[in-house]
Amino acid sequence: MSVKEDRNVYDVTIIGGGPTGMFAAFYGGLRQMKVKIIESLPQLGGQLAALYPEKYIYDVAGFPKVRAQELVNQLKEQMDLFSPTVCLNESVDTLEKQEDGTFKLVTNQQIHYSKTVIITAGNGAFQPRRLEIESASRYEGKNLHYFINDLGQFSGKRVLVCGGGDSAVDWSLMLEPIAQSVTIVHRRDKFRAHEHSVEQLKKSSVQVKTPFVPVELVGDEHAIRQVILEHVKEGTKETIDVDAVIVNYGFISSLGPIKNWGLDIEKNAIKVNSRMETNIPGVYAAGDICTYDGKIKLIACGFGEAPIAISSAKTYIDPTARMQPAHSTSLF
Ligand SMILES: Cc1cc2nc3c(=O)[nH]c(=O)nc-3n(C[C@H](O)[C@H](O)[C@H](O)COP(=O)(O)OP(=O)(O)OC[C@H]3O[C@@H](n4cnc5c(N)ncnc54)[C@H](O)[C@@H]3O)c2cc1C
Repeated sequence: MSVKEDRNVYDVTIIGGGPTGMFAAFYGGLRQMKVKIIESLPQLGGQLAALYPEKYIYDVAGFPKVRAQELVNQLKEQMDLFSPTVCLNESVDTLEKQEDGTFKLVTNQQIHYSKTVIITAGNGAFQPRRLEIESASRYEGKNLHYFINDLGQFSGKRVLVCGGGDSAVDWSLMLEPIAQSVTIVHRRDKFRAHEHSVEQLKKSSVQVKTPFVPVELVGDEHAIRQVILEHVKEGTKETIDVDAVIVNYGFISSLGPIKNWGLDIEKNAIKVNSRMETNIPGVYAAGDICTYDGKIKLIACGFGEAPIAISSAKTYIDPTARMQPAHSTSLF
């Protein structure tokens, strides 16, 4: 089987589409670089979109408060000004410097080439915790969802949401006015979500099934039609008719393959200097994944490190380029 390959050599390839990677992609465009961004999830936004899309953030400069997903949307709009190439659902497995000095990146989908690389991989590639029912994988991409990009697809449907954390409760509440019916199933009586959200859930028309777990999916080759739930203590079973199942069991992240790329790593983070350079010339790191004396893990810090990493990459490719960029006010 031939491996898919993008033979175009990009100026910079950014590994990780969280806030730091997205802002780096914008900044690369601003510095007239040909930019590619690779993200292992089917969506951009990193921890903000995956872990707390509905929460307000209060410490992003210029925003007294902003919902996490809204900040991601703004970053996307800003980044799209320069139309970077975006590769979703791709996890970078290997990074290797070739004899001509360019980098070869191999993902689970294809091979990419780049003059420089910026790693903005946060805590490593995210994977949703999956439903531990044998037939579940058959319905991924059909009517079993681990991510929601478009609420409208659930309009008029009978939706089962699995999970007891913030995401499960938030999605249930958001789906309530759109779906025909929403049922939330959680293995404990008590939800882990914010008290305020749980209060709203109690007042809503969402049907709550606790302490239950889904134990069997009944369906055909197209879709899950019914889910069998089991009472955790009593072992009794109930069957729910469904049009869609959403699973919010959280995410697992791991540095995984990044550890094998020959980078200096300290306490699960990549060591960089004040130019965001790693020990491999041409490879930079920024955001939660990087560490240096005094490093703190905040969105604001990633936003500061991204332009430094981009400017370092720019001067690596073209030593006559200036580290200090022109001000954006003078560029448009
Ligand atoms: C519940 C919660 C609340 C928070 N609240 C705040 C707050 O109020 N203020 C604040 O400043 N910070 C907050 N944070 C921290 C903040 O979310 C992080 O500092 C920020 O997300 C870091 O951004 P990043 O882009 O560096 O990494 P991430 O957001 O972690 O994004 C990294 C991305 O890289 C991808 N990736 C990793 N490895 C690979 C690979 N090999 N190939 C392809 N893609 C890969 C991952 O899938 C991920 O999407 C909060 C965090 C949590 C969990």
